[in-house]
Amino acid sequence: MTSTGIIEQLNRKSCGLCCTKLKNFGVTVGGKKIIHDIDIHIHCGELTALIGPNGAGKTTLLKAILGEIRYTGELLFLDADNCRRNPVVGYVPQKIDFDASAPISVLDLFAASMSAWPVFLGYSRRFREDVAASLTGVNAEHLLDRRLGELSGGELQRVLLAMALNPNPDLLLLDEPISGIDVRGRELFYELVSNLRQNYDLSIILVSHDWSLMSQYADRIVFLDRTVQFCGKPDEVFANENLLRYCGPVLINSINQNRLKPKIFSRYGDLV
Ligand SMILES: Nc1ncnc2c1ncn2[C@@H]1O[C@H](COP(=O)(O)OP(=O)(O)OP(=O)(O)O)[C@@H](O)[C@H]1O
Repeated sequence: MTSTGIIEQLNRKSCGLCCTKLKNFGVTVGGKKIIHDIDIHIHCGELTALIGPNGAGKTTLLKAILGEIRYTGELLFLDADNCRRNPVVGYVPQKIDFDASAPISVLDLFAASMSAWPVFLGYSRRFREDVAASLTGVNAEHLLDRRLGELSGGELQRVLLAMALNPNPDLLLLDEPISGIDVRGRELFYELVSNLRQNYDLSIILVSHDWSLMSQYADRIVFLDRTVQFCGKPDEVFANENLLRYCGPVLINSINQNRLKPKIFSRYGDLV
């Protein structure tokens, strides 16, 4: 996308009418049901946090939406006129594997993913400007010439986010890294994602292990454990006594001891 296109896109507010629907959605691998009977409905302009225990099927759900894994049931994307169409889906994976010692810059990574132009021939000024504009959208323009191996976890995540936004997706899937990013880095990332949903015409599904931050940033929480166990606005879900029972006594004790409202939980993974 050109830099002009990005600026136009930034000015295109969410219409709130497009939606992504999963109906009776499931994934079975080798005869084993990994996830099943999932019904979710997400409008553009919404940030939906997908939470749940380790092994609940969160990453599997994202991969199935991406079409990397076969699924059963329906995945529908409806535009503002309620017409079905194929959505553009952006994806930021939980991790990427690369040789940290390789002399590959952020600009090289963009070039490899966006064009067939051989990296060793160099780049046009226009291409460089367009990549810089993409990075500006995620507060990462200063990383353009940085080597991938030098980036912090949070910086790499922002670069991957810039790539996932190019071309503009209808649906953005973010699989949060379980480790490697400190609390401040995660807060910055969520602020950025939160701004994107207000400024872009897209739906966001974010896998998160941080309930506390999700209670602040998400519009909707989907608690997945093979299927949707709890779903709703953060205040409703985190105040649901059945959720507390579901998560076990360790979590409940922690809440009682600290006299915390559920919306300021510690990290799920640390407690259960
Ligand atoms: N290709 C596969 N074949 C068999 N089992 C699989 C396959 N992929 C995932 N699984 C299993 O499905 C379950 C869900 O895995 P998944 O990675 O989706 O969970 P998750 O909720 O993302 O976990 P985490 O929070 O730890 O990242 C796990 O038990 C996993 O071992």
